[in-house]
Amino acid sequence: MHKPQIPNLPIPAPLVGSDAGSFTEYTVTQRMPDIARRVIIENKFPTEINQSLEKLAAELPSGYLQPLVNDTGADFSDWEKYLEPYKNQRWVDIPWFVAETYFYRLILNITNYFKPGEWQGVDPFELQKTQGLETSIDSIISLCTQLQQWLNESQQENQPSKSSLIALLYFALWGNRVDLSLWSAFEDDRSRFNIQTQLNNILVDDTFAVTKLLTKSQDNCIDLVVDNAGFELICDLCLVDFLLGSGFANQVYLHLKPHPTFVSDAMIKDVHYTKDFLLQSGNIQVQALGQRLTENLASGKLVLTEDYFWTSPLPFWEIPKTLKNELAKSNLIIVKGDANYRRLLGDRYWDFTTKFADIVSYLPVPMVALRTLKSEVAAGLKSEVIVELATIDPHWLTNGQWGVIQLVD
Ligand SMILES: O=P(O)(O)OC[C@H]1O[C@](O)(CO)[C@@H](O)[C@@H]1O
Repeated sequence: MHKPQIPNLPIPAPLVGSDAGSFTEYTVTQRMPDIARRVIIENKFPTEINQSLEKLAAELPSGYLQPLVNDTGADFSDWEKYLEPYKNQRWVDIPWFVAETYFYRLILNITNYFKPGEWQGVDPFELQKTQGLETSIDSIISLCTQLQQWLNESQQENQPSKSSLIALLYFALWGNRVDLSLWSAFEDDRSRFNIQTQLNNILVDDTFAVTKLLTKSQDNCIDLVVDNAGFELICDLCLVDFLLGSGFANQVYLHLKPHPTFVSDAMIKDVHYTKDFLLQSGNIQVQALGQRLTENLASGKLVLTEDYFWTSPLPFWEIPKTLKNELAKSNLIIVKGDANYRRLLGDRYWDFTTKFADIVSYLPVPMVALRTLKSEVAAGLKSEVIVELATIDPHWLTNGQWGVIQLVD
């Protein structure tokens, strides 16, 4: 069947920071300045860099976009094109997704991330990322212990267990609550949750359909579009380990960010750091996961890949052809997290009851989104659910307490 290259429907307006009283406004005018200032506090950059970061923080609420100075980043000329329509505009007036992705790119520009020299390659969010892993060690141990049991059961029964896969999909979903752009790793440990008691907080749950899809074929290739490093990445790696170890998949591609962004988003180096953290943990089950991860990477069953599309301001339907062709070989694309979900929806004001598949009609193969809600975009919800949520939890759209697992087959 011919699949359209853009959503099947008229495309609504994008979210913008000037929407008075919105979470978007709060993000552009308060959260983003706070994040820029946190970079100053958590690093040892020289005064000129810190002054530029402070200038950026101060400009966000009502100031104008600064141009990107050529910093030799591989995506520099792409950014010149992306920014062309927004020259001389205020941060709060341009589409939020552009503002946010550019904000993170600008932090790297200011901190000389790409420029040869002392600060080249220094991840300004490193401290948050490592802290995020260390504070969740107890949850990591219990998840790895449980994972080992599920793998043993699958091996004893000689067939992959659907219920264990479903449980791991839930972990991958709720792991997404641990997002350091919203809740600092120094504030609390959000990795403690019970997947049974959280069931009522899943607004759309297509997990069963996912298991059915993955039992159709014996040699699935799965592509996972990764979100945060830290505990969320551990949950994702447990899911991947189970997919490969139980026979649901024989190859998995992890799609990672090519540079630091959204504070905690994972890069290839973060996967390696996490693997070493697991290997050195001192706990047998945790080390075993690290060991299997090492083997899967060495054998090519697990492949780490990065692309500048994932840090661009482009909606998902403008995915470059080469990347789309790579994804077209997949049996299932798993898309993690809130920012990736916003990309799927082009970060636009869809009516929340719009059929998810009518928007995400442009992908060549099945895709499942695992997302906890942290922004005012949604689709595929029932109107009665929306009415109920508005009364029981006024902040349901943004507090990360609610989740969706939505499959487009
Ligand atoms: O890590 P995630 O799930 O993509 O969440 C990050 C997103 O959440 C927010 O913090 C709120 O939407 C955004 O600023 C960003 O899109």
